[in-house]
Amino acid sequence: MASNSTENITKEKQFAKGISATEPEDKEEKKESLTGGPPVIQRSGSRPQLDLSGAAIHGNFEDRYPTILLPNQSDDISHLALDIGGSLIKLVYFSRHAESFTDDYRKNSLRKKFGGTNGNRRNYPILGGRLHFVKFETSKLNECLDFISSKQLHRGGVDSPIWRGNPSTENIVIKATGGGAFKYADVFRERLGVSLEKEDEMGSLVAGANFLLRAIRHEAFTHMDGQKEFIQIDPNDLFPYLLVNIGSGVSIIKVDGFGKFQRVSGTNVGGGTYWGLGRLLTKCKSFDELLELSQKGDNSQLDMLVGDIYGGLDYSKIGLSASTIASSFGKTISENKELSDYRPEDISLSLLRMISYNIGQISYLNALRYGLKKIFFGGFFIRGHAYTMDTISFAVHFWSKGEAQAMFLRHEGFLGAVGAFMSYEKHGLDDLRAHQLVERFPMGAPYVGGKIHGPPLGNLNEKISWMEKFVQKGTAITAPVPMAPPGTTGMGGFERPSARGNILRSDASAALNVGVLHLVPTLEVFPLLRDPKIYEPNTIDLSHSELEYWFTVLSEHLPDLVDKAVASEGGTDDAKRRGDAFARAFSAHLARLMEEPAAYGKFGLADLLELREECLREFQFGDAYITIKQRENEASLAVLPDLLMELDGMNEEDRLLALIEGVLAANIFDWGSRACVDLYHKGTIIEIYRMSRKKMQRPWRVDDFDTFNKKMLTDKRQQPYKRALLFVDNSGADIVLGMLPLARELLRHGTEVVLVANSLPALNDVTANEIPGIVAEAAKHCDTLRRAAEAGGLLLDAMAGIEDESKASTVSVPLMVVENGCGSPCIDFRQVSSELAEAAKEADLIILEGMGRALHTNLNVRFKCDALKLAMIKNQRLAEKLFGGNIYDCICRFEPAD
Ligand SMILES: Nc1ncnc2c1ncn2[C@@H]1O[C@H](COP(=O)(O)OP(=O)(O)OP(=O)(O)O)[C@@H](O)[C@H]1O
Ligand SMILES: CC(C)(CO)[C@@H](O)C(=O)NCCC(=O)O
Ligand SMILES: [Mn+2]
Repeated sequence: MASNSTENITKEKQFAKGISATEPEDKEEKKESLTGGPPVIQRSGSRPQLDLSGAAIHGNFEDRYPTILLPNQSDDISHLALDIGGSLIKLVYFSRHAESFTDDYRKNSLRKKFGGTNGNRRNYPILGGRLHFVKFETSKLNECLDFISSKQLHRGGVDSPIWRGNPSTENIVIKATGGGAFKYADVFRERLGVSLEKEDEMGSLVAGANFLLRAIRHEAFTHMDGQKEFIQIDPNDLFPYLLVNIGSGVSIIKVDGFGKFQRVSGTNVGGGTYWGLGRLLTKCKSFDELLELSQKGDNSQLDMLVGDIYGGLDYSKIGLSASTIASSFGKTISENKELSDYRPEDISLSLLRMISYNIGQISYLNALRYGLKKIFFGGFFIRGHAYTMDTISFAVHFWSKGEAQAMFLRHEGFLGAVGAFMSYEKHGLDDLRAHQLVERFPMGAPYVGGKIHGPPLGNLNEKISWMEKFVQKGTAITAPVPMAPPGTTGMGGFERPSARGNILRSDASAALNVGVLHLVPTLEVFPLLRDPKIYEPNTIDLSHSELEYWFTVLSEHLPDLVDKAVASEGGTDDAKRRGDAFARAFSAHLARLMEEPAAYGKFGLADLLELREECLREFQFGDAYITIKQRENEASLAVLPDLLMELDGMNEEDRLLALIEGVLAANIFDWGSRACVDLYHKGTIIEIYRMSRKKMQRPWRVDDFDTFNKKMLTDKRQQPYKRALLFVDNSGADIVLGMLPLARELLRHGTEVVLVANSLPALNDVTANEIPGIVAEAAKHCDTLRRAAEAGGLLLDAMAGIEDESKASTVSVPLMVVENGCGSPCIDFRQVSSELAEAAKEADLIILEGMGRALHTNLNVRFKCDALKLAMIKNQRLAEKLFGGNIYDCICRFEPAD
């Protein structure tokens, strides 16, 4: 049989269904189901509701993410909040990313099966969207107004249908905090025609901090001796804490609960002082320039040290080393020098150190005053700067003798703006949880050339041009590196940072430290996790050497991936340009991570692989492997009937073994593995599959088959499992010759089978909306599959051709398909789709298949029910590291629930 056959056009169409979201016919369906949708959707609780009646897809069918028109929505939903401080304006804005209304057949039948709602969550498509963070200098208010106006943020964004046809801004109210909400209210009214609704500044800081600390994973971190460590905050054990916001001035707030706080202190020696004095003393033109200077500075040129006073000796009796600063800038009194005799570098460092240390010390004293152990520092004075954070941490640690802990926030300067944003009750975002927020690091942030802001990179073209320019100018995002940590003496002394000639990371790349937050209200924690509190998806920590290894693997794989991606979009010039921009963007991310592994928060292999897929999506590659997937599906379906016949000739025990063996053998088709890609040049899919099967030799590297077999076959009268969730991996042989036959066997044992597949494409993984087409083809050769697929509501088209008679005899356990909520080769069980969470409730067996889902992630994770983890290891290093084995070893790990 020809393995690479592409002659069967109808089949190809069938397979292509999965990506048919871009086909007009599908969109028409969406429109229909939309207009026929529920009249008014009730929202829970006291939150005001969006009126979705008459909602319809608005705009071009060509749009990838068509906007949804809500003609009956009367509220002006604002999507923007501001914090206008003494130095900087901070903007938080929300861009809606309406969830698709894909009311397809599969979803409808699932809904029937699992009940009308998606669990107890809202089943209406609002609030999916993204939170963006942008800042401007307050002195450049006009640029900020231009930005808001160009993106129409005050009216819900350029694409917002809400204001279309209603150009009036009369009733628009934007939440704003900070002194500028008072000072500039008139300017906003005149320039944008909007009124600013003032939110209390301290209240906003606290609300922002409470939200971020509870909702964002790894928001907080410590920074000592140059080491960043992320802290997992227990949302139920957050209070009390001290919040120190270092803006122009410093506010010190004791926080006891939601809305329960008191500003207990403050200091006028803050960020404005550093920047203001620094500017006068050094003639620097920008804050970043001043900060960068400090890096090459030596503070002992200006600071009077204990050693200066004690003739080079320590004053050890009171714990002061000779290098301890006795008096900041004190040295200058005894020298007959002019300001111009001092190096700006040294001045900047002395100043930075003086102010940071002072703030750390005052904060500690206030923590002591109220018996608080946790101190969180925010405000843009910190600016992710290692020396600043180390100095503050040192002061807190030193004076509290290690009792109190200084922690920093990744969204440092945005606390007030986030708080103001959260005060829009009607957004209903206040109860968002970590599992509903996904952080991404797109390249299209409106930061250009190291400036604090740039033109909004609204469309793809601008984004691509930006990537092109970036590399042309040699100002790669990645060039700047973090500052070296300061040397400390351990006795309260502080030496200068060991100057390595590094430059401060430009604002453009610093902006990458805070991603865009995607809000996906439908995501849930997988209910079958045994211990969700300590769940960690990544099996191996991406330590520096590990990161280096993956950096090489992914870099080497890049040209091939770009080729595939470009080909998948017809190889046009436009596709080539996007492919090039994608490669640059992804390389820049990789290089950035190599410099600073913690740049994007805690980052595991799963995140790295997801980042690659996300970059592809950012440059609008819908499915880079589509052609390969279709070809492999076809080739595999062609041999499926023979395989099924062969299996049916076996006795039950041999058959189960052959099936597991088949899953493992077919898992060899992995376009993410270099070794395998090399292999594919050496034969057809079926040849490779046969070879792979032949090489299977038991015992496998991990071989729990016998235990699983026992569980499946002991009690013949009883069905071994009620419902199995099969987490499938790749297209082609993997799903068709591996997982489907296994599913069929389970169905024969009376077990309901739920095939769990990706929501979005990743490498050659099969996606949830591709599976019904594949099952329909397979069902042509197999009654069990056909009846189960019918029972599971998968076979719309196939059913039409079947005689009534056989329909009547359809009494079968169902075969269903759910999407997992991910678009990555790995799976993070803290964030899965609500349909998967719902399907999981009655499941008593989980089968995780493939390296991404069973090895890179979740290998050591225990579930509340029995779990079978199946994978072929297609990477020598991983085989050695995890199992002391070799490439192409197989893993069959069975973990009974108890
Ligand atoms: N690009 C920048 N331009 C100016 N200042 C910056 C910049 N980056 C960091 N900073 C520092 O951040 C400080 C401002 O921080 P932040 O935005 O948190 O305060 P603010 O809200 O403007 O001030 P306040 O809350 O006191 O009104 C500046 O005083 C300066 O020390
Ligand atoms: C005046 C504010 C609150 C404005 O954000 C801030 O700059 C600040 O807290 N300054 C310190 C004032 C003081 O407490 O001495
Ligand atoms: Mn402020």
